[in-house]
Amino acid sequence: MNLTISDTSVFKRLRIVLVDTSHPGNIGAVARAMKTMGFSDLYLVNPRFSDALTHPEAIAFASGAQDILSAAKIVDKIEDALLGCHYVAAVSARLREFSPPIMNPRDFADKVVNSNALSAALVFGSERYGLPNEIVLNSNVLINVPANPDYSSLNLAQAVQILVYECRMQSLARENSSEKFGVSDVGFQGEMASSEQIEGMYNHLEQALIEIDFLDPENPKKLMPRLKRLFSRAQLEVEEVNIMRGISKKMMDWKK
Ligand SMILES: C[S@@+](CC[C@H](N)C(=O)[O-])C[C@H]1O[C@@H](n2cnc3c(N)ncnc32)[C@H](O)[C@@H]1O
Repeated sequence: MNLTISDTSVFKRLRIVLVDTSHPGNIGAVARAMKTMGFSDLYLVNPRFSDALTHPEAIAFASGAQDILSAAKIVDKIEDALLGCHYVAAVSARLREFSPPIMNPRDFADKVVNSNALSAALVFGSERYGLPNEIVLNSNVLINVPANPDYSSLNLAQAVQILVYECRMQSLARENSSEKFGVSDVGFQGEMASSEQIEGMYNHLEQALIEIDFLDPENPKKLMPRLKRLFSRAQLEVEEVNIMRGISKKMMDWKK
């Protein structure tokens, strides 16, 4: 079945981000996994080899997906890879004490495919160390593939393949149901806040909490991670971020 690729289609709204990847062969295999499922937006954050996209191993493993490699972008910082994304999903084999809500790949696909206004990023960790805690904490959700608990670490490209396959399947199911039932786009009420806007809100709120002596910068405990976890469950819209920033500003003005 051929999928119609509209501007709001998940194929244009989902970005794959690879952090600190060591093996160029894995990058090529990721490009292949993406292309087989119809995805093309690939970012590499600080790969081990600066020529990762033209490395012979990357090209060999990409097989016919070299166009995805050629169009991929290399950046130094995760923030640059997430520009323009509203919804960030950290993908990890490891569950942590402090993390955003946990989702499986199928539920993630359901959410992203059926939310037309959402530009999402799936962020994958390095082969040896996985994802840093800080990236996980700043994400909206943590995606875990519920694999064999005794041997749960998939190869990087296989993990990508599972996620993009689920998104394609969900997209096919949606196409089918809209053909059958004439279901139109459901959409959000307001414009979704981007990751930069949410990050700005966290910084503002943190400053305000310090200002009113609620947060001790010398002994912050887990206040900000807990607040981030709270907000990550809420799917903030731009208007809501602005309200939170307005409250933070007022708190700081009062303290002066
Ligand atoms: C080889 S794994 C890294 C394993 C690493 N030792 C760790 O502790 O996370 C490379 C990447 O694939 C993804 N991955 C592998 N297995 C996964 C699983 N069961 N669930 C979710 N992501 C997984 C994650 O993004 C991970 O960072």
